[in-house]
Parts: sequence; structure tokens; C-alpha cells
Amino acid sequence: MKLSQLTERCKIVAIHGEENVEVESITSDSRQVQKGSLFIAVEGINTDGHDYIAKAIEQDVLVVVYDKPMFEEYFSRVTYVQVENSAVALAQIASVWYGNPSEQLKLVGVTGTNGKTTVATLLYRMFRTLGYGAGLLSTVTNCVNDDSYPTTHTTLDPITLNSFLRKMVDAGCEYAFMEVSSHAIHQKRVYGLRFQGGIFTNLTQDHLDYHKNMLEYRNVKKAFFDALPETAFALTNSDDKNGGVMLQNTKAKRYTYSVKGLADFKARIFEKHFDGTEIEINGKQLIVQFVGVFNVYNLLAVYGVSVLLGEEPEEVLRILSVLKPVAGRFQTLRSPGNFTAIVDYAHTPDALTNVLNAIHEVLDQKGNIITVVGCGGNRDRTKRPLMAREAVELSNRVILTSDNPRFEEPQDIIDDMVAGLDDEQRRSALSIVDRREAIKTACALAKPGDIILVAGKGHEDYQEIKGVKYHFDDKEELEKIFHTSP
Ligand SMILES: CC(=O)N[C@H]1[C@@H](OP(=O)(O)OP(=O)(O)OC[C@H]2O[C@@H](n3ccc(=O)[nH]c3=O)[C@H](O)[C@@H]2O)O[C@H](CO)[C@@H](O)[C@@H]1O[C@H](C)C(=O)N[C@@H](C)C(=O)N[C@H](CCC(=O)O)C(=O)O
Ligand SMILES: Nc1ncnc2c1ncn2[C@@H]1O[C@H](COP(=O)(O)OP(=O)(O)OP(=O)(O)O)[C@@H](O)[C@H]1O
Ligand SMILES: N[C@H](CCC[C@H](N)C(=O)O)C(=O)O
Ligand SMILES: [Mg+2]
Repeated sequence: MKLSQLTERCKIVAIHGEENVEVESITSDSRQVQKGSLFIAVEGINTDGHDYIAKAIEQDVLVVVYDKPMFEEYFSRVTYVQVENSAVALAQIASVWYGNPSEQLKLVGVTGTNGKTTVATLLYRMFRTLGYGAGLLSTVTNCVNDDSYPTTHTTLDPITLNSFLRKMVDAGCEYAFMEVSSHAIHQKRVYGLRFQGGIFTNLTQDHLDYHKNMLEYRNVKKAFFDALPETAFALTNSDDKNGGVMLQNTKAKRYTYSVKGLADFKARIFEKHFDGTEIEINGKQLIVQFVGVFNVYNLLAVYGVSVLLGEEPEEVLRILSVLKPVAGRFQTLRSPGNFTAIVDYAHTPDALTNVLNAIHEVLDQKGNIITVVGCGGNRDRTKRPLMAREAVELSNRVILTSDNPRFEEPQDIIDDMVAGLDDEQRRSALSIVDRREAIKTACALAKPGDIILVAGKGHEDYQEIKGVKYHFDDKEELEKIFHTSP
């Protein structure tokens, strides 16, 4: 592609060298540079792409895009394009390179601390069931119609993201549903994408290792709505105290959903069971195969988006009643010993509270809850004591264990969790570093009618330790125990 076309959306400060060149590939990673490449140097958290420009030149790069003027010399065979902001330019160039695919389908983004995967995945399944070509970009997987691909991030880097959107357009997708993480918004991964709509689920504590405080975290999420065009819709959870804040400066058409009060999309809850919930949405009753008030919010968001995208409410409700939970979200397994294990992805204090409350609402004192939970390494440390406290306060027994330790010592993470407990709680809580042993111990403690909650990893089929992802799947571990125990 001609350089002039590729950079047509960029705010260019200066260009040095030949402008009339044909770019053959684009990358923001010098390790992928080859002859004819355009390399965008982006300053990151761990390192700065500008430090690898020389490397890129050694590898015959054709064009270097940068935002930090730091050159002693210019090589005549390289074209240098200085832009205002490299991360923005990366997103703009990635979109143009793939033919601006977000402008050729209806792209809907879901943001919030919890519920993104659930809402995005159920929307994808809703629109596939309605007969549309649809795509999904989520924590669990990326889908183009019925083809699914592994993923590395909840929200991908701009080049990979736009390559998937292009794949979706080429496969005839009319819709694409994606999660928009706060990291992605902050790092401009979704900059310049044209959204048909945005949804806000909730804002509670997570990622304070990255955003430093809740105000900054909130403002990053709000920036997503501030950027929505007036042609888009913005649907917010008005029961969340930040629900109104998110939309206060958006140009998009505003809508609300609520369980507690008046809203454009309103749900009421009637009966709660372990295999489903009887609810009412905008006056129509239905039974859904989801447990927990938090899931009613997710389903209500799915209903609202579907109606805002022009679907027939009756048909949407019919499909809502047959949708099933997403992998690793409140996944139940019945043991031969007549207790129930629930695998869930709750890895924040609020998620843990929501899931445990949901279990209590259904268990109704008819059994004990044994919770197995850990915290991810190299993530928000301040949530660890809060998660331990929530788990202990809402469970009969708690076993603190490892999640993805990453580059931290597992025992240090557990110590951070224990710090949230008082003396009596410390005496009752167990700490077992080995997750497999922790799950086994929970099964050994469980009596008929009890519930074991294995929280934090959900769908994950790995345990990340010092940069290596070892196979580990909570569901598999439980099934192994169930089928070997006497
Ligand atoms: C904390 C974070 O978000 N980091 C992301 C960020 O990495 P970084 O800023 O550290 O990048 P870096 O390693 O400093 O490199 C800076 C630049 O130099 C370039 N580089 C680097 C080395 C080299 O030899 N040559 C070179 O050109 C890199 O390509 C990059 O452009 O940019 C990288 C490239 O896009 C991402 O892969 C990386 O995600 C890391 C792996 C990560 O774990 N991110 C997590 C926290 C994340 O994004 N999570 C959210 C979801 C959270 C949730 O589920 O709620 C997500 O959207 O997945
Ligand atoms: N609307 C909600 N409010 C609070 N908790 C929720 C909600 N929906 C799901 N949860 C809880 O949070 C966990 C994660 O749900 P989900 O994967 O849908 O969120 P997410 O926003 O995609 O998370 P992540 O940011 O880690 O990708 C679930 O396993 C459940 O415990
Ligand atoms: N079991 C994971 C869940 C969080 C993953 C994702 N939300 C992120 O923060 O990258 C962990 O805590 O390591
Ligand atoms: Mg997710």
C-alpha cells in the first residue's frame, strides 16, 4: 500500500526521505520487521519501541513511524514519519491497512470491570441464532461465524484486532461483538474503530496495579464513551453508581438498563434456582438458564443491545431463554458424593461477592459453601486481602491457593490475601499453595448438599508460572477427583 494512503489518517509532524514508497507489511514489533516493512515505534510500559529503530533498519525496514524525535542521522533508504502519537498512529495505520473493517460491519463494544465476556459472548450467540454472520473478540476466544481462534488478550493489539475484523467482513459478518478492556482504551488499541454501540456493565475494584486508583480507572473507561460517535448508542447500567458518569459527555444516543429502578430496559427477578432464574424483562416473563442477580444484568444488557440493533423483542426473549452460560462462568459439576462444584472466573472482590451471594440465594442454608480461591501474580495486589475477606465472610470454609502466580512467589500472594483476615478468620481459613491439592482438599471436606466454589480461573486451561503456561484446568481437576474418589 502506498505510504501516503496508509498514513492518510495520521497527524504527521514531519517526513524525512522518500515519500512515494510501497509498504509491504506493518508491525509495531521490530522482531517482525522485514524488507518493505513499516515499523511503528511505540513507547510501552516495559520498554520503548524507539530503542529498536536501529534494529529495524538493520532488518531493511522501509518506513519508520515514531513520535519521539531522537535521531542523530537519517539513512536515505529509510523514510522517517514523525507523528504526534505513535500508539494512535498504530491504530489508524492498522485500520487503513485492513481497509477500515470496523466501518463495514456493526461493531459493538462492552466495557466494565465484570460481565464483558458474558455480555459480548451472549450477544454473539444471539445474533448467530438470529441467522446473522457475526464475530466475537473476547477473553475466552475469537470467533468469525462458527470458526474460533485462540486469543492472547481480552482486547487485542490494533494490528491483530483489525486483521480479525477484516476476516469477519470477508466472511460476511454483519455484526462484531468485542470486549473493550481498560488497558486497551488506555493504550489506544481501539482508537479510530467505528462503534455502532457501547455498553457499560459496572465499575468495581480491579487493575489498580495499572490504573493506580479508581478515579483514573473510571476516567479511562469513560473515555471509551466520550469517543463514541452520535450515530452510535451508549447503553449503561444505571444501577451502578458510575453508570451515569460514563455517559455524561458522550455524543452517542443514551440508554439505560436497570433491575432496581426505571430505565429503558428493566428486569425484575422472581424465582432463583440452581439451574436457572425466573425473571421479567420490560413486562415479559421468561426463565433463563443463568444463576445470580449479576447475570440478570448481563442478560438485560444483551436484550437492550439486541432491541437497539433493531431485533424483534419477542424473538430476542425467546432466544435469551435458551442461551447457556459461557465457559468458566458459573459452570456446575455434580459429584458422585452428591455435592456440587461450581467453576467460576470471579477474580475481583465484587465478582466473588456476586457469585457467593448467588450461591447463597439458591442454597438457602441447605448446605455449606467451601471456596477455593487465589489471586493472579503481577496484577492488582490491593484486591488480594479484599478477595480473601469476601471469600471468608461469605463461605463456610475457605482454602486460599495459587491462581496464576506469574513472576511472583505463590506464598507471597497468599500472604497478601491472609493480611485481609482477622485472627479468627486466619484460624479457620486453610492455605494450600498447590491448586490441585487445594481442590482435592475441598472435595474431601464437602458433604452431600454442599457447594464447592473454585474461583478465579474459570475457562483458563493453564497456570502461568514464571512465563510458562502449564496445562491446568479447574473443571478437569474436579472431574479427575470425581471419577477416582471411592
Ligand atoms: C500491561 C500491558 O497491557 N502490556 C501490553 C503492552 O506491553 P508493553 O507496554 O509492556 O510493551 P513493551 O513490551 O514495553 O513494548 C513496547 C513496544 O516495543 C516493541 N518492542 C518490544 C521489544 C522488541 O524487541 N522490539 C519491539 O519493537 C513492542 O512491540 C511494543 O510495541 O503492549 C503489548 C503489545 O501490544 C501487549 O502485549 C502487553 O500486554 C501484556 C502482555 C499484558 O499482560 N496485558 C494485560 C495486562 C492486558 O492487556 N489485559 C487486558 C485485560 C484485563 C482484563 O481482562 O480485565 C487485555 O485487554 O487483555
Ligand atoms: N455483571 C456482573 N457483575 C458482577 N460480577 C459479574 C458480572 N458478570 C459476571 N460477573 C462475575 O465476574 C466473573 C467474570 O465475568 P466475565 O468474564 O463476563 O467478566 P469480564 O469483564 O470479561 O472479566 P475480564 O475483565 O477478566 O475479562 C464471572 O465469572 C462472575 O463471577
Ligand atoms: N486468573 C486470572 C484472571 C485475570 C485475568 C485478566 N483479567 C487479567 O487481569 O489479565 C488472573 O488473575 O491471573
Ligand atoms: Mg473478559
